[in-house]
Amino acid sequence: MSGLEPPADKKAKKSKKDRKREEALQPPNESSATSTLPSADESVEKEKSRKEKKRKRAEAEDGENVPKKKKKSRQEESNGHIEAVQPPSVANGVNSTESNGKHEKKKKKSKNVETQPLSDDSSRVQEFLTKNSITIHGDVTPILSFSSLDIPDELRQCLLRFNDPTPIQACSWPPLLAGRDVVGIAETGSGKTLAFGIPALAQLAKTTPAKGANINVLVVAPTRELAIQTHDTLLAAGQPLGITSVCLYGGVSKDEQKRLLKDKKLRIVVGTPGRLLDLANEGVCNFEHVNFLVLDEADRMLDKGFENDIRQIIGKTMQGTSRQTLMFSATWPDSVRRLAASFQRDPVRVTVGQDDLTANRRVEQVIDVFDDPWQKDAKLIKILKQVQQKAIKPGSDDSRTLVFVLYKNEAPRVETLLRNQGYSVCVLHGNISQDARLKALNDFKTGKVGVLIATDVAARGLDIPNVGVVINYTFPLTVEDYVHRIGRTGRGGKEGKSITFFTGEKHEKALAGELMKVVRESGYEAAGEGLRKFPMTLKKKEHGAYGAHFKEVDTTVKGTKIVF
Ligand SMILES: Nc1ncnc2c1ncn2[C@@H]1O[C@H](COP(=O)(O)OP(=O)(O)OP(=O)(O)O)[C@@H](O)[C@H]1O
Repeated sequence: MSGLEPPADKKAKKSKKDRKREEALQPPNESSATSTLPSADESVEKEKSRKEKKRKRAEAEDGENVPKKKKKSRQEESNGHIEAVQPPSVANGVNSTESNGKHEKKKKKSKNVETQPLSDDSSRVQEFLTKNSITIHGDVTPILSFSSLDIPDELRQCLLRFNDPTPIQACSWPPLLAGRDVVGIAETGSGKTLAFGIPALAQLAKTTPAKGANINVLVVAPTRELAIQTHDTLLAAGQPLGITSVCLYGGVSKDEQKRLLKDKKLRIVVGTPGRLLDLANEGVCNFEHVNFLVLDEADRMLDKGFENDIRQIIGKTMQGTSRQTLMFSATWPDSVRRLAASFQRDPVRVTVGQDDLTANRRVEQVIDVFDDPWQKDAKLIKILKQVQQKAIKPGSDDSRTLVFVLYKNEAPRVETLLRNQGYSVCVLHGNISQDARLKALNDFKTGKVGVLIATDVAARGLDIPNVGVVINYTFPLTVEDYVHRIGRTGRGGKEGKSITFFTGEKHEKALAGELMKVVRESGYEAAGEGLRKFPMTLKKKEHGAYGAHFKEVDTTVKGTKIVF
């Protein structure tokens, strides 16, 4: 796929097969599609709980540009491009978007088989898949060594510091290099950035863009700091190929970003939704030639209310089969499955570990239950002392400690508490300027300061070396956030430790059951015993496959478009 032609030309050339595939993405008929949607009562309840969650988030918010605009109709959201709303089926591990004859045949053949490695060395592959608890929906032969990766040698250079591909890399690279859409779900710190970064750069290396058609890869990330980090990684890996990236995020002036957008070598844009959309709407950033789109940590972006922005951004990229769309995260709640179903085409889904909520097993989890929340301060000081004395992780060089709070106004209070005890600390949250945020992160990354107190702005994606211990001073609003927070340690194959303070107050009590499940499934059940005094109820799960409301449908029936 050259992927560099203007979308209009591409559309005109749309093959019969493509048109068929698009039709198959539509619901089979209005009544059956409607029956897959929630009842009115369920919808109201869901909407209420979503709004409440959003309100709480806004209180705890980290200062990113939270969208204020009222929700528009589905059609407006996608910029006039009507998207299918029927979630595809994953029966037999094969997505129902694969509705052409070829895939229908495959579907029948692969009954009850989710993983279908097709390798000469199939036993080695099978062993790899089993050992790493990998499930693949789609046909994939994992790449087990860097040498068998079909990419330019200049690009391979950035991999030479590692021994082997991580499981998510091994299984995402083949379908991505073959031009497929991919959903990648793998634990925190497992190398997801290069899992999408290498194929993105390999694709850019193959093509020379026409004048004005140079932005071909777009990565959308939920926080400014994560966007900057991803941009840095892609910039470094693309440098030997002469490929440049620009990072667009809010909280700073647009002038410098506009200047960088003029760089002729520019092929990649990484950014946060608000600023990306702003600059695109101003006409200084053209996404019309983006044929490789990554939604990183999409679940967090939806949590933050960015769905409308994301849909608009997607609407500005190349449409139809010309675009590869990737979604990567360590957590994969129902909300994001719906988004995936409406924007991806016949995606290969790679899950390392469980499809459900899974924490990185290399991070030891300890849960400290408090009867009196005021005891938390004394406990925090005691733990930091133990970290200093290397009594928490004996023999480890990982001296940095990350302390998570929930609300922005908690951060200065904990900061004062620790400063009064003589600790050198820095803080990262939404009430400080972007410069101060970057300075705090940099001081912590370089080891100038050993303790960082942060809100959930630091929970996702940040790859900070030598974080030995994560302390959850206040429990987050969701167990997904818990999994991401503790994932700031134990990265790149290392061991880590997390200590979580749990009081059962406010939102916490309702999360005890879900937390216990994560703790138990990661093998630390004994450390979570204290949670048992709270109700161990679990939120009712909808369907464990794509789409919150799933129904087996006959995909050969011609669909009817539904416009909301
Ligand atoms: N093949 C590999 N072998 C060992 N380490 C690797 C490999 N690929 C990447 N890494 C390193 O692993 C660390 C974590 O990678 P990365 O930040 O991409 O994780 P992630 O899966 O995106 O995590 P998160 O879910 O928290 O965003 C980085 O320091 C990265 O350099």
